[in-house]
Amino acid sequence: MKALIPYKKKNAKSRLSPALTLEEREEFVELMLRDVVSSLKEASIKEIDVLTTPDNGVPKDLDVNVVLSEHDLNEAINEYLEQENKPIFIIMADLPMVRACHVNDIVSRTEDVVIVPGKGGGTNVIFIKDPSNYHVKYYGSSFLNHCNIAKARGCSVFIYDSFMLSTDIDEPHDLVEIMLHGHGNSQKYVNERFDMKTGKARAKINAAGDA
Ligand SMILES: Nc1nc2c(ncn2[C@@H]2O[C@H](COP(=O)(O)OP(=O)(O)OP(=O)(O)O)[C@@H](O)[C@H]2O)c(=O)[nH]1
Ligand SMILES: C[C@H](OP(=O)(O)O)C(=O)O
Repeated sequence: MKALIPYKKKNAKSRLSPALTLEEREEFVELMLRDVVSSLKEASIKEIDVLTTPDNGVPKDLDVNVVLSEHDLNEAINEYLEQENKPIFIIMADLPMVRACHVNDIVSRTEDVVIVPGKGGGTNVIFIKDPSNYHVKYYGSSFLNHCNIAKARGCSVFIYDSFMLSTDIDEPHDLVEIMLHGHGNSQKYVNERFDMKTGKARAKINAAGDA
């Protein structure tokens, strides 16, 4: 089994721009990537491929295989799947709350495909036993796309229900979840930059120094 992490650093996470500058976002995605890689390693995933674009540096000390592709996300992943014959655990780089126990639970499932939905219709993790019999279609309601592709290919599916893994870090309000439930590099980074505003309503981030 292998893990595949699609990763884009350049102008990453544009939807976080109300909270973080371009430079901060590019620094932050690298820290989230580090947290994802460290949980995969703790789960004893031996082979980790980071699929990225040629101008997107993956830090050398991460000790992962770097796979380069100029293609967009779907094309790059599908090209990768076509030449792979081992089960593939595809996890997005913006899931810093993932823990080794989640990885172990998912890879021990017996179904052909395990899908972890992301909030708003996305797909945060997809574990594919036979990559030659599957292709991905991210963006839009990719969760529904991935269920339909599995059905069309005759694959059995398990939907893995997890708050931590369904929370991908897309928008400023997601950052508070890292403060509440995260760990590692990404939590340290968020805690250093934001305060948490609590009251009767949901907890929110407050830029440090804001009223
Ligand atoms: N290799 C590769 N990975 C990508 C690409 N676009 C996004 N990703 C990765 O795919 C995952 C999900 O992407 P998004 O949540 O849309 O991230 P993003 O494009 O940086 O964020 P926004 O600009 O806010 O849409 C993250 O792990 C990204 O790093 C791409 O063009 N190539
Ligand atoms: C790649 C995309 O991510 P989102 O835009 O939902 O974060 C998806 O999960 O289909």
